[in-house]
Amino acid sequence: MLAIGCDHGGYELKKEILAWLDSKNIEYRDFGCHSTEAVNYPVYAKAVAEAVVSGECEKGILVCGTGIGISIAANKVHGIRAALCSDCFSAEATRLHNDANVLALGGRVVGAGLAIKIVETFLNTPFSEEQRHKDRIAMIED
Ligand SMILES: O=C[C@H](O)[C@H](O)[C@H](O)COP(=O)(O)O
Repeated sequence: MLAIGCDHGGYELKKEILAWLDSKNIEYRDFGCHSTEAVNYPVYAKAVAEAVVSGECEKGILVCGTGIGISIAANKVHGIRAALCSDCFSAEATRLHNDANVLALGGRVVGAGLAIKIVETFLNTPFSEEQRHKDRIAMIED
């Protein structure tokens, strides 16, 4: 189960991602928002981050205008490793190296075609399990 959330700046891109998730029969819980009416991204970052750290959801996807604010907010929740990605190389690397559990995207930055490739890469890339990366993640947690 994926957790997904956005603010008004990410709403249109989130809709495209939800349609793609539906087409792939990937289960998700949508934590809002549900329109382009202006809202505050920390609310949605917190909801998605808490769903991930509680174990209710395995991973999260967050979208705001740039992906920056919503990733900053999500990373305040202990246990969250949110990665803002605008390319597939970073999406793959952050799974392999950082075991990122939340992907952040900028709805005003990347188009839907690229964003969906980034989501696909993020979801399909396992953590490398290499000890040096485990050690560094443990340092983050400390
Ligand atoms: O980092 C923050 C996000 O990009 C927000 O989506 C953005 O700040 C919203 O801007 P505005 O309120 O001008 O639509």
